[in-house]
Amino acid sequence: MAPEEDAGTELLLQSFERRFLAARALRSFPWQSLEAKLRDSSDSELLRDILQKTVKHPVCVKHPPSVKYARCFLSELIKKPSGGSVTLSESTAIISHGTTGLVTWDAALYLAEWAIENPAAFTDRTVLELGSGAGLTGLAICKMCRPRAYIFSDCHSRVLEQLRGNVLLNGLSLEADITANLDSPRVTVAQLDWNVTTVRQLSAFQPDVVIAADVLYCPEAIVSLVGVLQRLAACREHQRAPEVYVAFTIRNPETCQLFTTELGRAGIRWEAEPRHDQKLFPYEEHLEMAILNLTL
Ligand SMILES: C[S@@+](CC[C@H](N)C(=O)[O-])C[C@H]1O[C@@H](n2cnc3c(N)ncnc32)[C@H](O)[C@@H]1O
Repeated sequence: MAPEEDAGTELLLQSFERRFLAARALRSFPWQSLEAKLRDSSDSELLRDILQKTVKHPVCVKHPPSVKYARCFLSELIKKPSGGSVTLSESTAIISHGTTGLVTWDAALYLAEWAIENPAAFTDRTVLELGSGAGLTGLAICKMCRPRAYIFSDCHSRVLEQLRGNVLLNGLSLEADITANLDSPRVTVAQLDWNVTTVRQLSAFQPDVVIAADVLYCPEAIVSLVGVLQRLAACREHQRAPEVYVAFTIRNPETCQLFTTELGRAGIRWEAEPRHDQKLFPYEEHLEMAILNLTL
């Protein structure tokens, strides 16, 4: 280990030790730094060292904290080595309960891969996702790109219910949770219907970045989506217009054409992001995907 890495690990261990022995709130622990260290190195000793500095510390063995505190700490620690994975509850049917949002679509995987390759687009920023569905893209961004806040949104009540479950399943807390880990992004699940949401509602989210995956599946959806993008553009009176990334599977040229025509009609410029080849997730080889970067 390089000397500066050594010093970083020592500080991290010290931080865990002090907070644990002082029985500080679990959200004040440097969980995100721990996750980053576990991601960057294959150092499996780190978790063992943390145990030695906390629950197995001689002071703690002699004067243990409450069982509840120790148990909550250990369950938080156990979640950490899985920082590089996303766990989802999904439907098995492509369409169920009248929505396509209960399963993960390929563009969501493609956009998640792009985000993991381009974390700077999201780091320390507020991200609003439109039509989040099962939530894979957002969960990958929350875990890998360190956004300041992440707003999952959708219009369908079943989808929103499943989304909330998937957020919790991945060890993230929802906004109202006062025990939330301060190192994690502020996560919200919002009901947002493109057909009825107003400029005022959209402004309240104060998004720096807006993303959407696989939301161009029919002409009505395209028109609604462009409508909401126009309202997002109107938010810029009081703040900078957000950056927008829309990912989709090119199923037929007419749909893409309709999208770019509607963008042109709304005065929204766009350019295609270069294709990425790094495949982290399994999806059909023959599918053609695209991500458009829109300027509102
Ligand atoms: C094909 S799914 C894509 C879900 C997810 N982004 C993915 O790629 O896996 C389309 C999503 O858009 C949502 N949606 C469709 N029309 C909407 C509208 N008018 N307002 C908000 N969400 C909408 C659906 O509920 C659904 O979750």
